[in-house]
Amino acid sequence: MMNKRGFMVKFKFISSMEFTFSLFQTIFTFLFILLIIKIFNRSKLNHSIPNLPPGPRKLPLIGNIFDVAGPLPHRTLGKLAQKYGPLMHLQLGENSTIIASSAETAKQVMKTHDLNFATRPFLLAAYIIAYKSTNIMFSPYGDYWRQLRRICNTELLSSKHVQSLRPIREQEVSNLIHTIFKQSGSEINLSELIYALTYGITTRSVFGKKSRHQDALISVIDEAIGLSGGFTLTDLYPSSKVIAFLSGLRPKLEKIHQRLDKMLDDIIQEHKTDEDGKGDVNHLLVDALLKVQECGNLEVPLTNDNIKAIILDVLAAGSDTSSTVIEWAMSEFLKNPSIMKKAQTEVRRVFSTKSTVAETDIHSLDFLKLVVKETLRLHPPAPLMLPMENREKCEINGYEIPMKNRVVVNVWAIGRDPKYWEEPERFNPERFINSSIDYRGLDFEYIPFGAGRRICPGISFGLANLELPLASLLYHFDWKLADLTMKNQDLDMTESFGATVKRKSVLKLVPTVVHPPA
Ligand code: HEM
Repeated sequence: MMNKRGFMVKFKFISSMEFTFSLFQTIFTFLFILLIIKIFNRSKLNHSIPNLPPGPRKLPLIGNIFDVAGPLPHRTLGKLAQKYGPLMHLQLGENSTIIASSAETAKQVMKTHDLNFATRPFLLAAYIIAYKSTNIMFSPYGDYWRQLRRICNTELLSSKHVQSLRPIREQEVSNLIHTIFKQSGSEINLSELIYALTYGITTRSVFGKKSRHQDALISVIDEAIGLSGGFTLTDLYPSSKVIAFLSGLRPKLEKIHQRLDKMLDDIIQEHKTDEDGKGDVNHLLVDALLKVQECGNLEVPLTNDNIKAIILDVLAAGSDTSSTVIEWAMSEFLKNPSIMKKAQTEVRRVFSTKSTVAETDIHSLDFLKLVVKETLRLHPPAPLMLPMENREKCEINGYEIPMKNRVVVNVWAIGRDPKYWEEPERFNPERFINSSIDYRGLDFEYIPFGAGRRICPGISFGLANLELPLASLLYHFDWKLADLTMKNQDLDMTESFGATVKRKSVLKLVPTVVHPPA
């Protein structure tokens, strides 16, 4: 039983809580009404633009947020485009957004108007986490970004530099093959092993050896990527200070940034003082950046923060993309055993006199290259690329695109467009035989790496990180689904949308050794 004093204290507490609550409610309601008026005025302004591309009806305040809500936005947008056309307008909160879903409209954006669309929208997460958006991905178009791209092309991600990192790839892949060998005949979670492999290759290519921070760094980067998609309330209503305050996003991002910054500082320091950690690679990615910084003849000097921002890009973009492709290629192999057999026959023939797959001979694997191309068509890791923004107003297909519009290109929908692809849903690597279609950004019906000025600078690195593992998995082992009751063609291919579009369920397989590792 509660005594009188206890009751009084409780009563006082409740009434002061109620008072605080009702005061908070009043302030909140007032601010909310202000916000509605502000956003409504803004959306009225947008509606006064005469000739936007077609799109679903916009609701006040939220516009089309509900039209794109759902677990797989690339598929939802693909369906909407079938109804509204290949150039579509959506109002996502405050952001006027154009969706390009055909090769022709993508070409308009990334070729005809490439210079105009070569910048990125402001995203709070990129600004706070990536050192004021000074990474390559979210840096606005200008001298600084152009300089970063030059450094990528000539130093950091050039084919020559990617080749010099070969010993790291070969060693990490050999470790993977030995791990699988030990578990031959039993069920393995191949997805997990592949993701660990590509993270290992990327972090070692940057820093040389496994750092004590590696696992924490990767999980914080994953957390950061989750908040960088441009769909947080703060990104949907960037002008609203109330939403920014109530969402609590800023302090959360600042915390993530501080943790990342501390780890990157430590790793770079460890790297500078530990010459032995470099192994037999004498020009790691961090060395390349430090060398560029030291040489001093740059238009815009590179600060230590800039270097950390670039390293974040490589770690974030360099790992999950390649592992996603390996995972989908293995899934398609399991679903299509005759295609797997053909790829295995090729790799076992080319390396018949060797005990392992050497990267120097990967170029002979013609069929495997077709498989990679077809996997990138059906399962592009970044199906909506990265958002772009136009700096000036322009016209596409007779529609007016106001300045500072967000533009999203639906690479996934383009890769499955029946106008360019026969039986588009079928996994058929042979469609690329005698075809000049290539992923270097000139054939707009096939742009898994994007196109134009902002095209992915990591194509060579990304492909190197996936071709050797794939060839090795095929060379050393035969593969079966772990669930023996399931028919191969019934393998679940459901996707999960995140930083990349991966399999929703992990790939559980049973390997049988054919060529034991040396
Ligand atoms: C299979 C592997 C990969 C795929 C499919 C892929 C795909 C893409 C796509 C679609 C874009 C957006 C292009 C655009 O906006 O036009 C992009 C941008 C980018 N990628 Fe990749 N990527 C891959 C691997 C890599 C790797 C390995 C790295 C670095 C080591 C990397 C670094 C970047 C960077 C820095 C950008 C931003 C470029 C800019 O804004 O200027 N990517 N990538």
